[in-house]
Amino acid sequence: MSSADEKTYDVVVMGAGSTGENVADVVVRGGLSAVLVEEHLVGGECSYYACMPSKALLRGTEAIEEARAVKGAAAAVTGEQDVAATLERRDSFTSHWDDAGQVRWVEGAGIDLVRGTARLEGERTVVVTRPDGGETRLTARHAVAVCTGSEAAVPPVEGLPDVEPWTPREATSAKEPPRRLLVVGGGYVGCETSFAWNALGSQVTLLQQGDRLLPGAEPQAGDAVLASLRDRGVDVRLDAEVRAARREHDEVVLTTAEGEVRGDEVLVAVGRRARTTAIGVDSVGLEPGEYLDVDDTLQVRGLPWLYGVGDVNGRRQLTHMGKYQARQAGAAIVARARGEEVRVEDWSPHTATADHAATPSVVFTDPQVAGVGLTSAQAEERGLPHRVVEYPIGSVSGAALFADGYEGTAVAVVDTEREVLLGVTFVGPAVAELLHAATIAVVGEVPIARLWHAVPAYPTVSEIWLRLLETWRG
Ligand SMILES: Cc1cc2nc3c(=O)[nH]c(=O)nc-3n(C[C@H](O)[C@H](O)[C@H](O)COP(=O)(O)OP(=O)(O)OC[C@H]3O[C@@H](n4cnc5c(N)ncnc54)[C@H](O)[C@@H]3O)c2cc1C
Ligand SMILES: NC(=O)c1ccc[n+]([C@@H]2O[C@H](COP(=O)([O-])OP(=O)(O)OC[C@H]3O[C@@H](n4cnc5c(N)ncnc54)[C@H](O)[C@@H]3O)[C@@H](O)[C@H]2O)c1
Repeated sequence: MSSADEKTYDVVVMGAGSTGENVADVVVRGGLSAVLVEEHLVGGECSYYACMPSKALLRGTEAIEEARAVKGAAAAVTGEQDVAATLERRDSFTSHWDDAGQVRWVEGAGIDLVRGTARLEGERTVVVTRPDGGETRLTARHAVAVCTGSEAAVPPVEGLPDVEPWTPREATSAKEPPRRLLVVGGGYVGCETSFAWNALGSQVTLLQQGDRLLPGAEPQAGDAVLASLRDRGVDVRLDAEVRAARREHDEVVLTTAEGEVRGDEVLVAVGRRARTTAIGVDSVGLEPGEYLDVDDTLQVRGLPWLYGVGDVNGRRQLTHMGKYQARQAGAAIVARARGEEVRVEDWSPHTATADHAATPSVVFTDPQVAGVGLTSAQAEERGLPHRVVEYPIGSVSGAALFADGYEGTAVAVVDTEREVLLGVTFVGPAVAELLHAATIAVVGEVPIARLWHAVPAYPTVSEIWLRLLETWRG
């Protein structure tokens, strides 16, 4: 290795997904030098295989259904969705899987970029195998941030790897709807993908292991999404355990306790696993394949120079939470580099407290599921004194105006001792934009008594807030 292939930076970031980009940006803004290493596309899963393409596949259907739900406007919807145009729009949102725009952003932000596969080689050292086969050795003065993300988990089902199942990558980048799509897993990806491809013409069968879809959400969410999927002709099978898989000619055949189910493609969407298998974590005493165990400043426990940020730590696998962690970790790295105090208490500029207490997320199905903070089950598990308040969103004027026959539910979990919100979930059409008000109330621990002064404008769907307060008061 020539000396030209060795460089020292204040911070070395492994993985240029949305998380890695933000760690690098924050530390450079803090006056440190940083290099990003990326083996595939700068921007990561979210831009090319996850959030953006999946939402682009869903948005056309949502827009049509919003118009169809308003008498008068519905008459203007006279045709079917143009599937080819929807796929073209999806392709434009992924920049046709070309990362030139993001590379320009990296350069403009004063961050260096090295293309290739990074691995740790002992303390503060990252070796990159470049596409030309050569190696670049990067040394970090202050910190290495591992932001290598996660990949689809594949359950140990006999024959499954041999049928070459789709991962979310294929499901979000497919060039045309498969005629028959089998989906294993009824979480975020399984539900959104079933909605998307069903509306674009595929016959979808969704196999969920447990007795509910979206098992991590309030039960009202899974129930509503189940009813809606079935209404649209998706064959949803609960308590369906896939025991074996095989291909017969062009068909995929899955065996469950109830018999066989056949399709042209099968998507496996049963969760994620850490991308730490081949990144040299064993060279610093960690177990390959495990999520990185970090504290609230995202510092790996026992290795003060190493940070694990975003999907790779398994705390919250959402783009906005990875970027939030990046801001907090970046601030902690800069503070430590300057010899300043790093504050480890909750809600400090250096801790990712919202990971535990106030993570917002939206499932972009119809109905949408938008939730933040604790569900009633989580409040129960944590032994917190609480009461659950529920109200049908369709009963507020704004919702009735928004869509004829609007159906939805709001669920608030209230801490009965402190009289603050622990969590809120909205299930219904277009509820995503209601979520941030709830996030502010949960993060700010706004007392219920003060929430009465946050008056929702009439007639908006936000009037649900007033109805929840009235229900709480009784
Ligand atoms: C289908 C789907 C839809 C989703 N939709 C949403 C959504 O709507 N909203 C939301 O908030 N979240 C969504 N998510 C989750 C979101 O995609 C992730 O939380 C987010 O992409 C994580 O970002 P990250 O930067 O931590 O990891 P990644 O985006 O995975 O980035 C990691 C990067 O590291 C690179 N890398 C890995 N190993 C190496 C190595 N050894 N050397 C160099 N580079 C390496 C990878 O190539 C990649 O670019 C979705 C996920 C899926 C699967
Ligand atoms: N809109 C969004 O924000 C969005 C969209 C997609 C993904 N994501 C993120 O990506 C993560 C991964 O999504 P995901 O859907 O793969 O995981 P998930 O954890 O959301 O859901 C996995 C589902 O698979 C089921 N399951 C597990 N093993 C199974 C088996 N052997 N057979 C059948 N079902 C099985 C589980 O019960 C669960 O319902 C999400 O947790 C979320 O953090 C977010």
